[in-house]
Amino acid sequence: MTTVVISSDHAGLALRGDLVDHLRRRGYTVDDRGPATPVVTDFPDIAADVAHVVASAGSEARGILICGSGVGVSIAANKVNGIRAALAHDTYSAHQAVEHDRANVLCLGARVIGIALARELCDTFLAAQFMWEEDFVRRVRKIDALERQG
Ligand SMILES: O=C(CO)[C@H](O)[C@H](O)[C@H](O)COP(=O)(O)O
Repeated sequence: MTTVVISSDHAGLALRGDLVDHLRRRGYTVDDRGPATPVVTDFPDIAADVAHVVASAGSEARGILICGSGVGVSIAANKVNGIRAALAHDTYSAHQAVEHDRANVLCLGARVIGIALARELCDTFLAAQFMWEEDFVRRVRKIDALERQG
């Protein structure tokens, strides 16, 4: 089963705790990268940490990043080569991001959505698989090319 690498800044601490428990109950191996206490945490730091772990794990891992809005962590995580981070607050986007765009990190805003929706978004994102269709493969390759161009 997929390993889930998760972290949050201070704004996402409580939601992260709930999601870690939820995903473990679902049978996922969860690598909870902290922080353990509500210390003020800069979102680029936690985004970089999760992004590097996911990028080096290849297709074996998926990441979940939580900040207040979800925007900051998505901007930061997408700076790391091999990361396709998707900010998704609706279930269609949570699975389509994986199926079409091969997203490997889900970004959530703890100050935007509630626990029940966040759980559902995680379940949906983690259950989704990339669809190896010609159009989708070509587009992901174009994203890879943009990454190489810098
Ligand atoms: O939402 C965020 C970035 O998009 C982060 O959670 C930031 O921490 C937030 O913008 C700042 O919130 P703070 O609690 O006032 O530091």
